[in-house]
Amino acid sequence: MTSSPGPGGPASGGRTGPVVIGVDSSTQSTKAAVVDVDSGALLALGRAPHTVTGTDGARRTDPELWWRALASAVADGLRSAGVPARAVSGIAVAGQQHGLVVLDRAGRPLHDALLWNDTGSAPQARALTEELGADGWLARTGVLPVASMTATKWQWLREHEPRVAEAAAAVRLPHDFLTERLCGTAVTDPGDASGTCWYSTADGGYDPVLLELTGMDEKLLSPVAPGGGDRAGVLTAAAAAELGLPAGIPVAVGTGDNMAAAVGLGLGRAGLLDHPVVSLGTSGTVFAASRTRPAVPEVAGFASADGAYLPLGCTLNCTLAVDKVAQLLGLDRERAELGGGPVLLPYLDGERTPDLPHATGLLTGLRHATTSGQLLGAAYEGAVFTVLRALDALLAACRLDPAAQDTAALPLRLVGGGARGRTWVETVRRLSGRPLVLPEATELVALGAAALAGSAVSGTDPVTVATSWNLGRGRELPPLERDMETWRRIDSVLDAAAGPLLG
Ligand SMILES: Nc1ncnc2c1ncn2[C@@H]1O[C@H](COP(=O)(O)OP(=O)(O)O)[C@@H](O)[C@H]1O
Ligand SMILES: O=C(CO)[C@@H](O)[C@H](O)COP(=O)(O)O
Repeated sequence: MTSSPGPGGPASGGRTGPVVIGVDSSTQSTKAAVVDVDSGALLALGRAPHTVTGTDGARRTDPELWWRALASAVADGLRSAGVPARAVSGIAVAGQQHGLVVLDRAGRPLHDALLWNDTGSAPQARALTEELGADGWLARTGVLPVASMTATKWQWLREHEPRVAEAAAAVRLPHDFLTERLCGTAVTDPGDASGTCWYSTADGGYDPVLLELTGMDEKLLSPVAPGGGDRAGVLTAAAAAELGLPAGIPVAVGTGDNMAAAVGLGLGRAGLLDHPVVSLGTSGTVFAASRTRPAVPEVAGFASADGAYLPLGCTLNCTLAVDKVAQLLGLDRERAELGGGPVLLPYLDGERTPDLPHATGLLTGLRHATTSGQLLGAAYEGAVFTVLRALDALLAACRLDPAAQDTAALPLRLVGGGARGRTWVETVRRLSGRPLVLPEATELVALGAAALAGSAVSGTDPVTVATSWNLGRGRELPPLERDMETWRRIDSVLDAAAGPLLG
C-alpha cells in the first residue's frame, strides 16, 4: 500500500489549513488524496488494492472489499501526510462507473458487484437494444445499452440469479454504495446515473419506460441530486469510528471516475468546454465537457458532475492488456519497439468500442524477423489506435471534427496511470499527430473528488474549486507527424477482422 503522492503531483506543500479527502475507488485499487483545501496541494495519496475475480469475460468484486480498501487508503493517506484526523473537513467518493451493487435491507451486498468490464451481459444488452432500437435508446439516454451498462447487468442477474434479484432492497453504483456507507444517505449524481441506462439526461430523471422494460422499481435506486459537489449528508458516527475521522463532516454526493477527472481538470459548465481528454487506465477513455449531448452509437452521452454533458468513448483493453503482453514476453513495459510491422489488437477481454464483447486478442504480420520488442510495440499501438479511434468518433459527434473546426490544434490532455509511461505517451503522439498536455497532477480522479468534497464544505462550484487549485496545469508536448502508415495498417486489420474473427 503506497502512501506517498505519485510523481508529478502538485507541489506537496505543508498543510496551511483544513484538508479534504478525495477517494478514487476504481477497478484495480482505491486511492485517497489528502488535499489542502486552500491551496489544493496534494499532501499524500493513500492506496489499497482491489481484487477482481472472474473468467471468460466475468469481472466481479465484493463491494465490502471496496469499503475496507477505502478505510485503509484513508488511514494510509493521513498517516503519510502527518495530518491529524481532526483536520479533515470533508470527503467525497468517485468510483468506477456502471458496476451493479445489489443490497439487502441492512445495506449488505447480496452478490459480488458485476463490474463495467464484465461482458457476461452481452446477450441481455443485445436483447435490450433490439427491444427499443438503437435510436430509441440514444433518444432517451444518449447511451446504447452495451454490456458495460448497469441495466444490462440487472437483466443478467434477473435471468441467472432470480432469487438475488427478487431479494434486492437497493441497487447502487460503486460510488453511491460507498457514499451511503459514509453518510447513510442514498443519493447519486447525474454523471454516474447517466451510465446506468435507466437515467434520461434530457429529462433529468429515471425514465419510466426503461425501468419498466427491465423490471426495475425506482424505489430501489438512489435518488439523483443536481450535482456531485452537493452535500449528501454528514459522516455518521459509525463510519467515523471505522475511518478514524470526525463524525459530522460533510460528505459530497460524489460521481463516476471519469466525471471526477473532468472536474479535476477544470472541465465543465463553469470551466473549459470541448477540450478533449484521453485517459489511459484499466479502461481507455476519451471525453470532453460539452453543452451538447451526442446521439451516436460509439459515444456515450453521459452527464458531467456539474450539470453539463460529458460525451465519452471507452475501450476495455488499455493498460492491463499491454501489461499482459509485456508479462507474456518477459519484457519491461518500456522495452517496446514501435512501428515495427506486426499488428496486435489486444482485445483480451472482448472490446467495448468497437462493440465486440466476444473478441479475443488478434496478432497478424508475424515474421521470423519480428522481435519481442516489436510485439510489445504492436500491443501499445493496437490499444492506442482503439482509444484514438473512439476519440475521432467523439470529435465528430460533438462537432469538434478537426476539419470542421480546426480542433486538430486543440491539445489532448493525457491522464491516467498510462500517462506516466514514456511508451504510452510516445505512441499517443505518433498515432494522433496532436499536441499533448501532461498535467502535473497524476491522480486527477482522486483530486477531482477532493474538489467535490471542497464544494460540499464551502458551497463553491466544484469546477471553480478545481480551477482555483490549477490542477490542470501541465507540460505541453508539440505534435509529431502522424504515423498514418501504422494507423492504416491497424485500421485495415480491424476492418477485415471485425466480423469473421472478432465478432
Ligand atoms: N509509470 C508507468 N508507466 C506505464 N504505465 C503505468 C505507470 N504507472 C501506472 N501505469 C499503468 O496504469 C495502470 C493503472 O492506471 P489507473 O488510471 O491508476 O487505473 P484505474 O483505471 O484502475 O484507475 C496500471 O495498469 C499500469 O499499467
Ligand atoms: O466504464 C467506464 C466508463 O464508461 C470506465 O471508465 C470505468 O469507469 C472504469 O474506470 P477505470 O477503472 O478504468 O478508471
